[in-house]
Amino acid sequence: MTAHGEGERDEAGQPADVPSGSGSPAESIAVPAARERARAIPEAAVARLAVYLRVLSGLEERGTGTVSSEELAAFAGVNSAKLRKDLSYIGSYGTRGVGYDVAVLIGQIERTLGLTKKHRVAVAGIGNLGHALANYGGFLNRGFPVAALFDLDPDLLDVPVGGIPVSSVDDIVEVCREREVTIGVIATPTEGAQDVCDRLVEGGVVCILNFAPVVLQVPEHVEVRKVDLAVEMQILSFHVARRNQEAMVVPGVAGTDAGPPGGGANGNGNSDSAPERGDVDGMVVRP
Ligand SMILES: NC(=O)c1ccc[n+]([C@@H]2O[C@H](COP(=O)([O-])OP(=O)(O)OC[C@H]3O[C@@H](n4cnc5c(N)ncnc54)[C@H](O)[C@@H]3O)[C@@H](O)[C@H]2O)c1
Repeated sequence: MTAHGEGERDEAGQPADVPSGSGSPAESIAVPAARERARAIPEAAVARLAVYLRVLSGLEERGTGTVSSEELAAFAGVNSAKLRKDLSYIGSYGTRGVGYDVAVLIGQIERTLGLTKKHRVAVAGIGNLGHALANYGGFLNRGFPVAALFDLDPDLLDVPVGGIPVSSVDDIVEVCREREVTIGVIATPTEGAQDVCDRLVEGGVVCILNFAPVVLQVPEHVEVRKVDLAVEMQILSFHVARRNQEAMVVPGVAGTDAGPPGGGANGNGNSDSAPERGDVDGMVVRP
């Protein structure tokens, strides 16, 4: 049997965030309420939780009941210490010698990520990017059905893309309210993005995923995430440059994560953004 929840032990018999030698978790730490815990989860860990969820869903489909932290870590491409730390944020410590109950862990991650209810998605701007997003079937499987598409090009109106007819931007408010859309994806040019955003919000949208290269103004209750693939490439470029610098600083041990001075893997105390060495077949695994 697999036990989960607050105060349970990891596979090494210790709560993941209590150093060995401490007393029982119940005695030594006050476990914060679930909401407090959710607030304390670092952004990078949230992204990894989504990856664990995808892996776990695949395992569940194949009828797997339990999974060890090493297996789950290898499937997700992270190291197992980081995985145990991430899961400790949601109060899941697994059971020694058994691992994690797949169904229970899926439920815990879904609750943490707010996925217990489906979020209907609207895409505005059905050009190159909008077409690709609207045609991608994978959002539905992950609980994000695309429910509405908007554009201002008269040639696109009523044309089905991915099975959904394109509506006019003039109808954003009405259609979003009617179809209970909560996530809006903006794939319009810069001009028009703020106007589309305002209409989506008026239509009840509370999350915006913005691809347009513009900073959007939104009310307090609306969450915005900006997607910029060029920034991601710049970050990759930074990591390669840092690697090369480290190889020069420590001659003869190229590839060793000697780390910059100041302690910690990246010298800023933020192990979440630090590259890590994993133990999967001698390969480096990164979140
Ligand atoms: N962040 C990224 O990594 C990334 C990558 C690719 C594209 N983009 C951005 O995504 C956006 C779309 O790129 P694309 O290549 O698909 O462009 P595109 O020109 O192919 O498509 C834009 C679509 O938006 C429609 N449109 C224009 N104004 C509108 C409005 N006010 N309301 C609704 N629809 C409107 C156009 O009719 C067109 O169908 C651009 O802003 C681009 O810079 C971002």
